[in-house]
Amino acid sequence: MLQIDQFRKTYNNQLVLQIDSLAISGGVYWVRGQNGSGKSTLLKAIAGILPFQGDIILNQRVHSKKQPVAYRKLVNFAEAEPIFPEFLTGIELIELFKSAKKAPHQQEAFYVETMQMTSYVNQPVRTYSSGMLKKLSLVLAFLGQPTCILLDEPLTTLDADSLPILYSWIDRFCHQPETMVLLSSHQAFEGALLPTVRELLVENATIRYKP
Ligand SMILES: Nc1ncnc2c1ncn2[C@@H]1O[C@H](COP(=O)(O)OP(=O)(O)OP(=O)(O)O)[C@@H](O)[C@H]1O
Repeated sequence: MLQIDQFRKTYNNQLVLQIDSLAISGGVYWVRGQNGSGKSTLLKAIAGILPFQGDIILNQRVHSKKQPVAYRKLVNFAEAEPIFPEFLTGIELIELFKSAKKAPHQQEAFYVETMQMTSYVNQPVRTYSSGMLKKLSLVLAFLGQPTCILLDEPLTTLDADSLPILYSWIDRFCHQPETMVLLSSHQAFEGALLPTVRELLVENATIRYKP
């Protein structure tokens, strides 16, 4: 479960997002909203990489501010437009994330193989196209043992053949108890692939959610 309490985020004294109280259980959530509504702000705050007022609690006991290290182990975030150190290879980045996230041995093999990245994962990321970078960022988001995976615009630059693969990862991840994936996207998710997706609407500087 993810719980947000008395949340406020301002930029230059301008209120962007206010959430008095929101609790969501495991599952897949589509974070919807117009450009500039605050979707990335919400995901980055939940990811623990953006300061905010209020509290965010995972699994009813791990607080983002009081237990930042334990909290960050439970949350993985993939940026909308990922940027990585260009001199590192994909596999070096994967090893770095695995070590930081205490990932199980060989956990990445399933993701690299299913996303068909084997042929280039040993190349420096400076040689990657934007779609290849996106796939790498998605692999990184599934490493470790998170409770909550946050994907900011995961469909951008991803080719059509890769979408069902990503959906299958999400489905597989959400079959574990109490795990959740929050995805922001301008386009709708295909119902047959993600039949249980629920909507979090970011509008008028707050979130609307109807369970
Ligand atoms: N670092 C920042 N400094 C000042 N204002 C910011 C900053 N980041 C975001 N904003 C503002 O906060 C608001 C929400 O931005 P955010 O990026 O969260 O929206 P979004 O819904 O993700 O937008 P998009 O769909 O265009 O990606 C916008 O008005 C934006 O201009």
